[in-house]
Amino acid sequence: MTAVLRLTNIRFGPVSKPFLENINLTLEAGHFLGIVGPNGAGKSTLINLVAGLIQADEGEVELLDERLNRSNRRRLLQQVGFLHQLHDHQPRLPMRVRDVVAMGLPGYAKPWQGGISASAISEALSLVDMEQLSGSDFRQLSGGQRQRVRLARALVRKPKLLLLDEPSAALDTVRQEKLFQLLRKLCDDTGMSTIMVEHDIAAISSHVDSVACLNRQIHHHAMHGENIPESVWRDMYGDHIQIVAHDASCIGCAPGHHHD
Ligand SMILES: Nc1ncnc2c1ncn2[C@@H]1O[C@H](COP(=O)(O)OP(=O)(O)OP(=O)(O)O)[C@@H](O)[C@H]1O
Repeated sequence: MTAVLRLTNIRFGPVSKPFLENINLTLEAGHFLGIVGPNGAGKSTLINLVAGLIQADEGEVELLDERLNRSNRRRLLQQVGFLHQLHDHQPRLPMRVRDVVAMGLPGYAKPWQGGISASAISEALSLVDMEQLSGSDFRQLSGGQRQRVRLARALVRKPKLLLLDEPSAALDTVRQEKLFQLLRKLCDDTGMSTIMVEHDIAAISSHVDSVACLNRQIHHHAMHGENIPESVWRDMYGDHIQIVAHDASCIGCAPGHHHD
């Protein structure tokens, strides 16, 4: 099966104190991967590396079986959709929702060459239940609505790989669950692969195929339904955490008491 993404021995940051090290990961078509880890663990850094925004200091990034380099970068990254961690910057001027989504199309920068497909925009907006607000001013939407429009912008190019950095941050519980269900369905129906950074493992565990526990390195890569050992949580979050059972196949952690 084609590997959509292969990371081999990635290091990012100084050798003496890397932000990421020994990262090895292979993602096949249709795989939905969750990444969890404490603040500052390197989750966004890893996503930015795959999105081609930063370059590894050591190791290889392969997308769709090609090693990412300067000459193929633009072509390969057209196959990648990216929803950044939420920085809710607003456009200065009025901008219609459908124009925000159009920015995700590869032809957006050169509209005179065509490539802006109204049907692709409507399809992406309907996936996130926002088609009815297609003509509205993006700035007048709620934070959660704007986040769904950004998701449509990441989906509009029908990416082979979708990268999401805490996509549920602005969403209510029902919308969060709908988002995870939508991503699961897209992975199953279209073969799109997804990497999603999220803090709440209990919320994602029933939807994803696997969870990578990251803190500078991948401490554990758990397949669906596999219990993550307590030692992994303690390695990642420190000894002063309390292990909480959610159900038989998923345990998480909560702040514990510090006794010194
Ligand atoms: N280019 C860089 N220069 C200096 N420090 C960097 C650089 N890139 C990443 N870091 C550091 O790497 C660490 C990981 O940051 P990152 O934003 O990836 O963490 P995160 O797991 O996404 O955190 P959060 O859950 O808080 O969003 C941080 O301490 C950050 O300051």
